[in-house]
Amino acid sequence: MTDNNGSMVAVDHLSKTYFSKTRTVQAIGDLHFDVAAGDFACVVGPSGAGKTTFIKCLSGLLEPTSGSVSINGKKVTSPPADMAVVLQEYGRSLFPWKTVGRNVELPLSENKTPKAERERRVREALEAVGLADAADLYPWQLSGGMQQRVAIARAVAYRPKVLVMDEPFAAVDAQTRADLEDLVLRLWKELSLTVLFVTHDIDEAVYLGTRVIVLSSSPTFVLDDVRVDLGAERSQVETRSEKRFADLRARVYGGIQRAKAKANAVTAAK
Ligand SMILES: Nc1ncnc2c1ncn2[C@@H]1O[C@H](COP(=O)(O)OP(=O)(O)OP(=O)(O)O)[C@@H](O)[C@H]1O
Repeated sequence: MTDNNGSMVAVDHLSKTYFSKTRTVQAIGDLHFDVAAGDFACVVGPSGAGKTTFIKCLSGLLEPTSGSVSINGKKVTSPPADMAVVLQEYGRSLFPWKTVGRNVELPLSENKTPKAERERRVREALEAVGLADAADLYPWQLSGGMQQRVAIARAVAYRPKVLVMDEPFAAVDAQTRADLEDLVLRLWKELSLTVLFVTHDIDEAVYLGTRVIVLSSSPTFVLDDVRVDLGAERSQVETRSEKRFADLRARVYGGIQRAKAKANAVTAAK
């Protein structure tokens, strides 16, 4: 049993059932885990495992059927002030008619941060993601990887305690993805963030995480919770060729295969 006291993210027996006139879908069965401050927790699971439903409950966009999520001790009932979310679809998350600088500034304008402070944070965030010279460009003038870096800059300029990322690199090429992974690792350390990172990619989860939470298929529960003991310094070449990396990868892969097999057995029995 997980002790939810004192953790940065506490998921307390969360369940979510979708009701409609024609059918009832129990997407999340019983999710219970916590994430300590400073952890980099990756969440993986088979397709349809309820990852998006979980992110929506976590970010206050969807009300749980029972149970709760708390961020920094405060129960989530609306989008939490301590959290920033980066989604896969950077194209849709940036406003094309606003410059890069104005896009990054937006959440700060909304929470009424004073102008001088806003400008300083926008400049620092763009520098941190290597886009110091792009403030006056428009998102459509940038590559996909650069647009995703703008979305990351916007999240970190907001100074969240918890950074939630939902499949953030699924739409970029492999080389850009590796660069963005290392960028997020650097920001996580420099800004002492707590990160919750949802991904389909098992290698990415093991490479980035201090921990990998493997979800079952719906109705979702935690199937495995793997501590990633690879050390704080990760390298795309060296870490990924370590024997321990391969062992951890195999364990996570095995968990997902078990989840899929169970889901197929349930479908076949219907
Ligand atoms: N609005 C909704 N109404 C009814 N059922 C829904 C709704 N949203 C999701 N579901 C169902 O809940 C289950 C979990 O869906 P969800 O999108 O959360 O999974 P996921 O893990 O994000 O999937 P994927 O990895 O394929 O993106 C699925 O069976 C899905 O059909």
